[in-house]
Amino acid sequence: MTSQPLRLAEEYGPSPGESELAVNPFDGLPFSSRYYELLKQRQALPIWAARFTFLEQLESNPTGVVLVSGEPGSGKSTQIPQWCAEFALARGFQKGQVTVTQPYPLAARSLALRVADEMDLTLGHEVGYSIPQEDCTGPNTLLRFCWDRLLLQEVASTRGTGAWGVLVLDEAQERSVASDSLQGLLQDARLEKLPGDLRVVVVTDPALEPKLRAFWGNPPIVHIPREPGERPSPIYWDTIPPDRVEAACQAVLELCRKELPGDVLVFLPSEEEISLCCESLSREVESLLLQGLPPRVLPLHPDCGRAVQAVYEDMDARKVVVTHWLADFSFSLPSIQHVIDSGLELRSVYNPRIRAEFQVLRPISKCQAEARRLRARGFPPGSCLCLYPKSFLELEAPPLPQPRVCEENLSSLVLLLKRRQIAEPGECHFLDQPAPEALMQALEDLDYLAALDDDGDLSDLGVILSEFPLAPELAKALLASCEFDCVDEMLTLAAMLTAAPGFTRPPLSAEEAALRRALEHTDGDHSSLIQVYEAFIQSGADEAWCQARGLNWAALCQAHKLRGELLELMQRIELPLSLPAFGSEQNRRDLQKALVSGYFLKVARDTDGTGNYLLLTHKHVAQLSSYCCYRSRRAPARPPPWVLYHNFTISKDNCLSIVSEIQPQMLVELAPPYFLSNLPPSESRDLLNQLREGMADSTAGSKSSSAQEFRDPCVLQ
Ligand SMILES: Nc1ncnc2c1ncn2[C@@H]1O[C@H](COP(=O)(O)OP(=O)(O)OP(=O)(O)O)[C@@H](O)[C@H]1O
Repeated sequence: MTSQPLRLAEEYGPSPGESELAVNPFDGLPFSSRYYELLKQRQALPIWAARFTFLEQLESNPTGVVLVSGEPGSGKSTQIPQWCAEFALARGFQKGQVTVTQPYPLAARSLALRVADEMDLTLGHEVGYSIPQEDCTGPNTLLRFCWDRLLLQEVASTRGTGAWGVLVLDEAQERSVASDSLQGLLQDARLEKLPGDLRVVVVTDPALEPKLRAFWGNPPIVHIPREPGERPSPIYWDTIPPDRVEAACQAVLELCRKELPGDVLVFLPSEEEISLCCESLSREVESLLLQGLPPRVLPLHPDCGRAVQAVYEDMDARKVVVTHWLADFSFSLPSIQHVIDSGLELRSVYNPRIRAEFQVLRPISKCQAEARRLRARGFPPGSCLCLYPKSFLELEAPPLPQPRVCEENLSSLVLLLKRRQIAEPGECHFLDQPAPEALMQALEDLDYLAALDDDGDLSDLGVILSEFPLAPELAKALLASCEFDCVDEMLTLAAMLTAAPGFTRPPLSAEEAALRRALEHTDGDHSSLIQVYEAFIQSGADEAWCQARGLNWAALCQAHKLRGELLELMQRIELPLSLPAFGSEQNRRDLQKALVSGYFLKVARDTDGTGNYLLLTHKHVAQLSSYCCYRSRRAPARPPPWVLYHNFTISKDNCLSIVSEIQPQMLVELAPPYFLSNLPPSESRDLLNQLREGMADSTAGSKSSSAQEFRDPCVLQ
């Protein structure tokens, strides 16, 4: 492809109606009538007026960074990527392709679908997307939508996809860890001049514009004009309703009864409440006496997978879309006229001091509230009903969404930063600096996992860990499985823990519960996960089989794909594999050892036989989650004395989820000795130290076979 002067895609030939057919410059084929139909819609978007300004800035700006600021729905996510593709085309794609990041995988796929349609190109060919376990790109992909975390992983590891001509960081106001980190990395590199001729476009809601402007040193800003037409003023409730799902349902039913035109968007805090609301509404709308069809109720959250596209389909019936923070910025539905907002969000916030996730129900930011209000569009103006008093957000809400880098476990990020040889992640340029405590905890955990060397740089093991798209402790357990000959089982477990840990949701019926119980394994939740996966594969990945057991079919399919990817990665870096042996006594012990090698930081002990587990790393007491196999089992009644867990969550109660029994001897043998001696003083620590002394004595004395088994040296430590 040769370099061409900058022109609009539709300028590559005569307009419709002329005898010669206009040709799409990206694939050389004549434009279809659908292209022109969508072009009209695109030209009506507020962003269209800013097109030349944007292209001029991209072309001529010497710093290579352009900021685009505009309201939700103005057309940023669909149009900017296409214009960047036109810019890259004009340069003959000699500097590389266009990559667009999105903070949510679902949004990346949805946008790729739409943009391929608008550009009259084939999805997976010229336009593609990369999201976990789905790489819909090809050798000719020129424009790729990518989940930002995946791109960060690619940047840091050896799996980079070659040069970028233009990198678009979309939805910067969402403040995802990956988007903030990519900006930090680019900013740092920019200080020493970026290699090549990369253009960076940062796209944001106007609320974050001042901060980004300061961060990037006053780059050129393209402002998108406001959409003409009135937006409804919010109507506030006097008090917060005791049951917001019920309140939201009643508000929707009221709109339907009044037969007011337009689709409805409902914001609730959590997926659980979205499901409850959808169930209740679907029942109730059937009994409404309406002139037309009853409304279609559609959920919109990350678990909806491909079904999410239904929210964009044209329907004869009114659409009621029930969602949460996912649609604050990422899904622009043109037909929405009415918004009902609970003003709340449920978020997971990680506390590094106690290494636990908290489920926090909190007010949304003022910026999100405004974005939600602006979703109500169209004529006649619709409505925006806030299920909270006006003072609620004024007093309690922060102006902007919380940066996720201040709320997530940073171990994976620090591993990646170390891989990029940013020796001191604390010095990395972030939009908001993460808490020193969070960085310290991440460094400490990586050190215990032997991912760092004595100088604090990545060890050889750390380099291998950073190649895996897994949490560091899980990657470590997978590597340890090479040594303990249980790679096949650990691969399954790593895939299930990453893609489908949700098999533990409560069953809906007695029959479902019985079928599910048959999949439980006596060795604990980890072995149950392997058993579920194997039974799923034996069923031929059958959706009905999953439905009958209340298992998430899409998540299991994801786990299957991830397992394949992990296996490929292990083969590529020539790690030793082992044959399946699930079910044998030896395999059971090997699997436990591999798990303890990665998860020794997540061990708890039942101190009094009542199921009150004291966590080893700090003095928190936790219970087994109600979905844990040891809770649902009738006998033996006593919970296991020592357990290893996958997650510790503080919500209504302190609960450990995905739990399996371990032997404390394994902990003494496989955890780094300095980790055990650093544990806070407790009876558990004393017990472990006694064990350690006993094992040392037995080494000096007779070499019993059982003691020997625990003394197999772990070369990975
Ligand atoms: N996946 C999709 N399928 C169909 N139409 C879409 C899709 N995504 C966007 N659109 C259309 O494109 C229009 C512009 O949406 P776009 O996402 O570009 O706006 P935006 O300014 O990026 O808003 P936001 O910040 O909310 O994403 C929408 O109003 C809708 O008509």
